[in-house]
Amino acid sequence: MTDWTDPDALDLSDGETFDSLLDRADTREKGHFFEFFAEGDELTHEPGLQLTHHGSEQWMGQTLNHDPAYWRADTARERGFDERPVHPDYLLACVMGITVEDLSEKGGYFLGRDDVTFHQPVTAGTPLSVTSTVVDTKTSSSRPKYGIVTWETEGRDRETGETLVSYQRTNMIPRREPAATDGGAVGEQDEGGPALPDTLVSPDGKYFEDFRRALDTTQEENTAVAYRHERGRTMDDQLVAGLPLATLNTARQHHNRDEMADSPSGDIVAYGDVTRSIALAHARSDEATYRERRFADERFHDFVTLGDTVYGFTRVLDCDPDAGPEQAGAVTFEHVAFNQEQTPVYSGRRTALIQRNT
Ligand SMILES: C/C(=C\C(=O)SCCNC(=O)CCNC(=O)[C@H](O)C(C)(C)COP(=O)(O)OP(=O)(O)OC[C@H]1O[C@@H](n2cnc3c(N)ncnc32)[C@H](O)[C@@H]1OP(=O)(O)O)C(=O)O
Repeated sequence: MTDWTDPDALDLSDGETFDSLLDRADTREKGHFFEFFAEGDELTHEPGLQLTHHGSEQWMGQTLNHDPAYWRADTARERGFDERPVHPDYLLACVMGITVEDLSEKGGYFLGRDDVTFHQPVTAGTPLSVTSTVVDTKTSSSRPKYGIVTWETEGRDRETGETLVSYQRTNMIPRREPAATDGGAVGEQDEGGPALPDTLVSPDGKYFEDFRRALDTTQEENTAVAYRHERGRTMDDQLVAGLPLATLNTARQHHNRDEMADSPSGDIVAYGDVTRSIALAHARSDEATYRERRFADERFHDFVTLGDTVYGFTRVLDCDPDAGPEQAGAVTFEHVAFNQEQTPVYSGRRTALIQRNT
């Protein structure tokens, strides 16, 4: 009888032997299929991550987020932070990155996120503890190989237990077994174009008063405050695979071209939080941000792949002079990230405190 523990019993360098061995081997799976998730289930995510200035600076540099309050202690103090915080986009991406192994590593796409709330500024050195609850599961009527799962996630300071950020997120998750569908069409679009405002105006400057003045012009005329940002960022390997891996996001969508060849995108795609952060950076470069408050109704409409260029477009929805501290007012924006073909890939509503010009 062959002793299979004998290191020389099998020649694993022989292509044919190795191929037939691989075919017989079980795969030690990572992540979960759609069928695993049930409403009300709670998951504690084990991967550990301590927020660092290095990580935050790497994220900000690559995504063009240059607000000095997150780079320099003096500006941070002037802006009312006790000490220089990590960037909120980095915090959010790290909290989400840690969840991926349990929630979406199997290869589903990030479709959207809602109720993103930043509870307090967060500093480097904070160790994260992240939990999620399944709030909804449903089959996809248009894509029988996938289900759709929504989770509520909370990122806390592992030492103090304080909540740092919370949100609800929805992904398409591969099914172990394809479902019967109602035949819903994929990518169906409405006929006819939408009504558009006659005039699009840009604010004259980057302060709260500039946004408010621009919005005042929309009261009487058929006008909207909406503008595009000049910068674009082409997605390279560092952005598509490097940044997600730096946040422990193990989704195969970002770093396994082999697996993704046979998927709806046909290739690796950018982490939604990277795409979003770039478009937000373009917008922030044209405003005097004081603080990030919250995001709502975030949606990822289309894939962003290696070589695509991400641009930004912004619409101003509301200005509230009473919602902030003395030196800032709250502005609600709708931001859109779009690619070189002018196809929207992300949209979301953001409320931020914008500095007054005083
Ligand atoms: C993190 C992370 C992963 C990532 O970051 S992946 C990268 C970011 N995400 C993407 O690149 C996905 C971009 N989206 C698309 O390309 C298309 O949406 C997609 C995935 C090809 C699907 O397009 P379809 O044309 O087939 O259809 P829909 O977009 O209308 O949606 C399919 C079904 O999903 C439902 N749905 C869509 N958005 C939401 C939402 N926000 N909340 C709930 N449900 C949503 C939609 O109603 C459709 O349902 P059906 O029953 O009609 O199938 C990571 O791993 O976590």
